[in-house]
Amino acid sequence: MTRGKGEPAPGTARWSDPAGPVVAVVVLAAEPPAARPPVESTRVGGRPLLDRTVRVLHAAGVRRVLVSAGRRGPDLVAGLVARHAPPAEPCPPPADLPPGRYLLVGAAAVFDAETVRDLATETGVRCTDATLAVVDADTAREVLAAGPADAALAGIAGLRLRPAAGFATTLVDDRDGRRVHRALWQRYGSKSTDGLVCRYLNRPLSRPVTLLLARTGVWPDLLSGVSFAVAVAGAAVIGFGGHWWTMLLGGVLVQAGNALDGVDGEVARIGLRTSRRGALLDTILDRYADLAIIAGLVLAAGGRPVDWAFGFAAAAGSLLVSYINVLAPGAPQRLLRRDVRLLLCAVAAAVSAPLAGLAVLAVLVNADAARVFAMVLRRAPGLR
Ligand SMILES: Nc1ccn([C@@H]2O[C@H](COP(=O)(O)OP(=O)(O)OP(=O)(O)O)[C@@H](O)[C@H]2O)c(=O)n1
Ligand SMILES: O=P([O-])([O-])O[C@@H]1[C@@H](O)[C@H](O)[C@@H](O)[C@H](O)[C@@H]1O
Repeated sequence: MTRGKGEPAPGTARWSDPAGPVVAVVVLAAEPPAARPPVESTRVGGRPLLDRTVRVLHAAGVRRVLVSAGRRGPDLVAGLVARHAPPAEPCPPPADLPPGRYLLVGAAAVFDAETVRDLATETGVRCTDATLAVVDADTAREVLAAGPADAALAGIAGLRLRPAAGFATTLVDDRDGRRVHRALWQRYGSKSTDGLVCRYLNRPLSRPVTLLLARTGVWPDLLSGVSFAVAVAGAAVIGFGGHWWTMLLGGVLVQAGNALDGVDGEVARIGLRTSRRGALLDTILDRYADLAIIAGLVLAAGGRPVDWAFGFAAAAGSLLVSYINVLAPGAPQRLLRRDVRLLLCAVAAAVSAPLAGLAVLAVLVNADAARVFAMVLRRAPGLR
């Protein structure tokens, strides 16, 4: 699985709406407040909120995005172009808006594509969690002529209020980013496919790191590289350390790499930066790190033929457990996923029992691979 709950691939989603598509108008204050930075420039998921909003609207299938901000409109649109955001245009004078349906978006609304697709199936509706409303052209003209932005949107009479599907909230001011990022992590941090170790140990450990990094706009591929480097450093310390305390340190590093493995995906999902390339890189680096850790345990055990034999069996089974998910994506739940495997290696190193760890790993991963392969074959008679 490559995306967070309900998050579509940018540019691919469409809602099927009998009433036709909407034009989105992002409504910003014509004059930004003098004292504080304007809310649209607050960074959410590492991007200015306005960039994020335009990106989400396009990901939801909105073809035309207008930016209404009085005289500031053209400058804001120029800024979007300079930052390579998807296309947006300055909003024409309200009286010139063509007939149609309009999704009015408040400057402080933080939402996802699922919310947009859900709201846009009807007209005359306002979201209760963020300033988003779908209205007819007359109402849109009235609201845009009235300004200022959020107050005018919240005051539209006669709309049906309803909670949002997906993620929707309102950024109170530029100091509210902490709460919004926590809420985004809650929604997009974990994945429904997470195993038990991942859910109860790794995600709680990766959460603070992700919350720290998600606002910076750091490149998720860099984070994949960092988690790889930490895991391989653990492998090297285990393999070449030669003391009980280097084994302990190596175990800690391997478990740190295990927890950091989730940070790249969490940051990518929160910042709308997921990519197939990133998913591939993540998987490939993980496999190399897995092999390095097993090699580290073999060397720590003494590097005798028996150590290599167990290491080989553990490596083959580990690769097979991962590979079966590629061969048969709907395969039954694998018990020895990477989160469990790395925890086992980390504990084996920390208690200076590398050979015992390799033997247990070899038996468990191969048993798990055989179990899942057998179930897949039983469920797919055509394969016989
Ligand atoms: N450099 C990266 C790393 C990850 N991702 C995204 O994040 C997902 C992985 O999310 P993560 O929380 O790291 O989950 P994992 O624990 O690594 O495992 P899995 O992919 O099996 O769920 C990838 O599929 C991909 O969509 C990404 O876009 N770019
Ligand atoms: O748990 P597992 O399937 O063996 O291995 C997983 C890969 O399948 C996945 O692509 C990657 O993102 C995870 O970090 C982990 O490496």
